[in-house]
Amino acid sequence: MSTEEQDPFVGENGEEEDDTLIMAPLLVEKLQECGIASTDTKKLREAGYHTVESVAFTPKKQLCTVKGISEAKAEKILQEACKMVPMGFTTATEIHSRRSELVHITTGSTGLDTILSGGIETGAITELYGEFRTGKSQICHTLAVTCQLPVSMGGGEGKCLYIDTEGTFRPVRMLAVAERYGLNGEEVLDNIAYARAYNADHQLQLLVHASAMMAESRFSLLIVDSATSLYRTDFSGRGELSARQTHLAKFLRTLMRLADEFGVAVVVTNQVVAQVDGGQFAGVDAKKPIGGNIMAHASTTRLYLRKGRGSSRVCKIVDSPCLPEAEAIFAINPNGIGEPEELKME
Ligand SMILES: Nc1ncnc2c1ncn2[C@@H]1O[C@H](COP(=O)(O)OP(=O)(O)OP(=O)(O)O)[C@@H](O)[C@H]1O
Repeated sequence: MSTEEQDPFVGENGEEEDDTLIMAPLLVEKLQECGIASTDTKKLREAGYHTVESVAFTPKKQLCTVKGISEAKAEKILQEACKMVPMGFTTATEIHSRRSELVHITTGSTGLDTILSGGIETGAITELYGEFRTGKSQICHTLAVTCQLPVSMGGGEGKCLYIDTEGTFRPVRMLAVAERYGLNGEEVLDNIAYARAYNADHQLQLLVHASAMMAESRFSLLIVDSATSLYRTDFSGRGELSARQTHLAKFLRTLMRLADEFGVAVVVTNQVVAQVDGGQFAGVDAKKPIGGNIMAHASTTRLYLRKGRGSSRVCKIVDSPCLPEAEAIFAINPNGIGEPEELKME
């Protein structure tokens, strides 16, 4: 987008129209007001630290690895960043009030939104896992459009960043969803920033670009479809398991930081593998998501998808900090995720 163009998610004065929605992050240059040299904020930006929050959330020893930033400088920078970003204790009342302002992004399905307390949560990571053709990518395609809707319509009033690792991104599916919601298809596609990731290092590197883009413009959703597939190809065998998990942990930690820093909803998809140990008993699902404990701990909410009849699919909340285990039926319709035929007729 050219700089002269009006950002549709920012008011005419550059102010966010609804300040209760997402607190704007502080650009790293703000540190200059507290005596940090512009040459140093430039170095931080070049190293991928685009906001004061990203600096404040980084351990000192990592800041020292930025070229030209000595230990003493890192200490001073951290001191100033931590003064600007609230990092100490606060009351549960304050957290409760902040959480009640959190926006949820509609999935397009009433049933799914109901069990998710309104939709996909912003400021958190939601993992969608399941076998092939269970609707993981289709949910992502719908969300990439609905995240742009006004809050009153179940949207997040922000753009979408889409990282595709499998080459399954299809803008034509988004045009169909845009039409359903009465949105201008061309504008909707312009508000989706797309990148294809080619290997696990590249996938991690793309998050640096993502944070730069999020610091400049309002995004409400970041999708990684899928988060784990490149790890399966780039790291093979037991010998590389530890290196794979360390890399994956770093990737997921960076995602969490972006969710915290920019208040965006992060949605990652994940495949399942057959469980060789103990999953064969009657009534026990013999499939488990890839990524082990690292993935399980990083995801705020885990949703398991499985096939139903015809175009219908079942979504189960497997793990959530505040939602009960529950199931909902949805459908993959030509205009995106929605209600199954049988429910539509009731
Ligand atoms: N235009 C469309 N209208 C209706 N259903 C569609 C349409 N396009 C794709 N589908 C359905 O979506 C399903 C595929 O879903 P999706 O691509 O989300 O799978 P996935 O869970 O991401 O699988 P994988 O792990 O293979 O990527 C298929 O059953 C397909 O029939």
